[in-house]
Amino acid sequence: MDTCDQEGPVNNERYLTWGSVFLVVYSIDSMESFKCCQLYLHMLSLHRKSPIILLGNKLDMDLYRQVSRSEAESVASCYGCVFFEVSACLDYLSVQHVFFEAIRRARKGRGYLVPAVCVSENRAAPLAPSYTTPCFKELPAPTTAKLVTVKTSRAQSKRRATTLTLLKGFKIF
Ligand SMILES: Nc1nc2c(ncn2[C@@H]2O[C@H](COP(=O)(O)OP(=O)(O)OP(=O)(O)O)[C@@H](O)[C@H]2O)c(=O)[nH]1
Repeated sequence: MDTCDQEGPVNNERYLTWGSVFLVVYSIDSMESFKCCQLYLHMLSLHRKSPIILLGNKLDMDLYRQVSRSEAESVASCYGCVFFEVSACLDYLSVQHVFFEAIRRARKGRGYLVPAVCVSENRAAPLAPSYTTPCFKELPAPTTAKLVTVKTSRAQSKRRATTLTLLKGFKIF
């Protein structure tokens, strides 16, 4: 569901029936978006017992902050949800942490074991169920991504032609 809906939280049944965890996101530089979030929090609290995460985005815009951390914390505690602030554009790891936390809470909230899915380069494979840590293979942050050197060579020519070796660097994210 989109907290930017002009009409607020309407016609959300389709989300409420299948959502296992809800991330309610506002911009810390927009009181309007925060107020709108509270409508969603209220609606979620009435309809579902699924975990809710209140998320203040655009932490990099702290200079233009309109929603204080303490105000958001107090709203979060009213609705019994966890609260984080992140910058989606500057801090990849904090966003990743929020998603991992969402998965952890969704899996705990179900009250029964859900097989974890391992995302790897090869293929998804079921793992032993675990309550605590989601078994997602963590993607490297762009800054720590491996630099893979791919060697393109025409050196195999049987004609013993002049060897041409091209070296290309690729960043794998
Ligand atoms: N400064 C800053 N800008 C951000 C950040 N995250 C998103 N934006 C910007 O905010 C604007 C809205 O981002 P969207 O991803 O479209 O957010 P949305 O909630 O889907 O917005 P709608 O499409 O209007 O529903 C874009 O211009 C983004 O570049 C952030 O962490 N910091």
